[in-house]
Amino acid sequence: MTTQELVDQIHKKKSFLCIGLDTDLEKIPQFLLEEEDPIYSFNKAIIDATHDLCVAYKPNIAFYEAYGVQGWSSLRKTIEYLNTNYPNIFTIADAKRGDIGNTSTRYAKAFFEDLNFDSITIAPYMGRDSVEPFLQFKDKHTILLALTSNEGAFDFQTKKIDGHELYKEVLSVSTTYKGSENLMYVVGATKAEYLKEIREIVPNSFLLVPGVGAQGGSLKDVCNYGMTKDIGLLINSSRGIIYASNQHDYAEAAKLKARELQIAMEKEMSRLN
Ligand SMILES: O=c1ccn([C@@H]2O[C@H](COP(=O)(O)O)[C@@H](O)[C@H]2O)c(=O)[nH]1
Repeated sequence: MTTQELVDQIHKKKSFLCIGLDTDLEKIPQFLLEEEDPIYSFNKAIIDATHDLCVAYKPNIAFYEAYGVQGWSSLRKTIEYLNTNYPNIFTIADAKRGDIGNTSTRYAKAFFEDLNFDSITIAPYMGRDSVEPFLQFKDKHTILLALTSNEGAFDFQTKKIDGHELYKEVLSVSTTYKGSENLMYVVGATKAEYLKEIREIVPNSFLLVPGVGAQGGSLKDVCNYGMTKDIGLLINSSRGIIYASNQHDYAEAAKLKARELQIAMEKEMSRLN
């Protein structure tokens, strides 16, 4: 998917919501465990109930890897279901990969070609040659961790080197990478006040913003500081939506939570006009 197609979907749906598919067998309704593939059944029901309220889904790969071959099979079925039935939805493999160049190329092939995700999250720590292999894929997007939502972000990301915070170096240096037009960045909703300065470095880049909902980040603050004329934000909520109920109404409950966020987003978008 191109960035323009993503922007068009945001305007059409009046939503920049990304729903995180962090599907955990201990948290899904227990009656689903009787199904042949409970993870896929759960994902499919959540997707069918919420697809018109969001523009992206983000399976966190850890939740699938944790179940070995069966988990990978559930992940493959989920991405194939999305690509077949909802091809206008932007898909994010939240895999946080990145390695020496030839290894990064294999990761890129796994997620962009084999699984056919639109994007993948990448850790920037290994630098240019670990990121550039991902950037060579046409209409695929690489989402670099810049300033993460967790408390540990303060261990390294906000520390200064040569007078600049490390996360700012990640942002500015990565704009010089070959294929940098395919970059997006992760910025945690819990760090909304940093977005003003982040926008001075990457004024137009899309930001994936996790941390609204279960982690307590504010949608309003993120929009105030981070929204661009093309919106430029994908705000993620995982647990706050998909685990709204663990009873038979789980998909309907997820839809109601997604709708609450979509309405708030529509309101924020109307302020741009
Ligand atoms: O800085 C980051 C980067 C990634 N995540 C991931 O996003 C979701 C958030 O889930 P919630 O249930 O809405 O808290 C999850 O997959 C994280 O691994 C993040 O939270 N922060």
